[in-house]
Amino acid sequence: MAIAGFSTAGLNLGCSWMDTNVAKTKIWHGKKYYPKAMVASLPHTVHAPKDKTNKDVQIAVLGASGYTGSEIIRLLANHPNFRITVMTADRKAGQSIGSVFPHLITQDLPDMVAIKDANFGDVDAVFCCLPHGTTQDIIKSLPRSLRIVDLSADFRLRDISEYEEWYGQPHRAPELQKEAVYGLTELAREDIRNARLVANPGCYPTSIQLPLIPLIKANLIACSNIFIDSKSGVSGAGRSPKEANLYTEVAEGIHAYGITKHRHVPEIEQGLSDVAHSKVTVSFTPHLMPMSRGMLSTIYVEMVQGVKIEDLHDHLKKYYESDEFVCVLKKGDTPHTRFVRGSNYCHVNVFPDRNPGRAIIISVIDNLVKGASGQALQNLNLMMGYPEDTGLLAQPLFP
Ligand SMILES: NC(=O)C1=CN([C@@H]2O[C@H](COP(=O)(O)OP(=O)(O)OC[C@H]3O[C@@H](n4cnc5c(N)ncnc54)[C@H](OP(=O)(O)O)[C@@H]3O)[C@@H](O)[C@H]2O)C=CC1
Ligand SMILES: CC(=O)N[C@@H](CCC(=O)OP(=O)(O)O)C(=O)O
Repeated sequence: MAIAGFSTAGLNLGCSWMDTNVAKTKIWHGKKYYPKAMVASLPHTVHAPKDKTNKDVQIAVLGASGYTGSEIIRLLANHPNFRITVMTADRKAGQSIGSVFPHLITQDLPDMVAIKDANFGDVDAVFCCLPHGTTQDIIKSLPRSLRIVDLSADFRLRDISEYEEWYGQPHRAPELQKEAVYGLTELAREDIRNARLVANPGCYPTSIQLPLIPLIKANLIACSNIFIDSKSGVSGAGRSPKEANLYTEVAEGIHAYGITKHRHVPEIEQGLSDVAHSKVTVSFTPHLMPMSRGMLSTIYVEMVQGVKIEDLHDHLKKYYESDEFVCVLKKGDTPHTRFVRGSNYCHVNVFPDRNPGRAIIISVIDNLVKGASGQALQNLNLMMGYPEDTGLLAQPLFP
């Protein structure tokens, strides 16, 4: 096979992908080719199907008429094992997916129904893409036989009183909170595999914890004076109309919001404190950007005495060496949101600050994919015993 205008000269691919026999004998996973016979024993991203090799898993998408619901539908169009059989909406119940999302018009799917009218009889697993606050009661009412990935914030905080403080309402399903597993995939695979209910992380916490957790675990950065400045595309706020998200309110400008009180603060602090084994606090300010999707976090940290910037880079590179979706860029290269757009990839790099002993970490994701529906699919793949990257290897959309 030859591609016009494309040359492999100078590329070290480890093996020749131009050889059509390669696909029959080798498998591309975790950034490398492996002999197919090795698949069952490979680390991290590769896990041989356990019990459902040829059987379709029937999926319900709750909140299919929202942005994250539509991303689940888009991603599952390329999934060989998961089949959507139930889709719900609220105001848009009764409508077809093509009428609500014309980009999905070719999908042969049932019309959306109200949750009270959904039949979960043949469903194996649920993506719950509903606003936080409404989610707890709905999940509580679902059959216990279902595997659930909840994209809302309702089951992310282990401490119920913290939920009540930051979300301004009582938690109505504390018994379910106890069984929920926090689904930052790369850092909790074993727990996720065995979970019935996974709390999918928020988009900001995903972009922030992926670089920080390995560095704190390895005692390379200090757990104090962590300053985080994040930027999000407007789709992060969902599709329901709000004045603050009108074109006229967000175009041609940027602004900070949730200053000192954004509800992702306790989620970030929970994850960092767990690995530090002591309370970590952060200064976090999110900003709204005039773009539809994408998220960038710039994180200012202090290195532990004697640690050099190369140590941070080398450690992250090694830590994520077999993880398909976290790419630690070459030294000096800047992560751009446009290079992960539409994909499940997170690009990360570290830079020396001009102030000695400090470092600047930059990470980018697509808030709707690695920050929501992509990570949710990564998690459900693990829960159902499929390779983690099934349906997720589409490359970023560029330009
Ligand atoms: N957008 C993002 O980047 C991210 C979002 N999340 C979280 O994922 C969840 C979904 O977000 P997103 O898709 O952006 O939100 P949207 O506002 O785009 O969609 C919300 C969905 O929930 C339905 N819905 C709203 N209220 C109710 C209700 N009372 N009962 C039943 N269904 C209801 C809506 O139906 P209808 O359209 O018919 O009204 C719609 O299908 C949220 O909890 C969000 O915080 C997490 C990470 C990132
Ligand atoms: C731009 C924007 O408004 N973003 C949302 C975060 C999206 C997200 O991850 O929210 P959940 O915690 O609900 O899952 C916000 O700041 O509230």
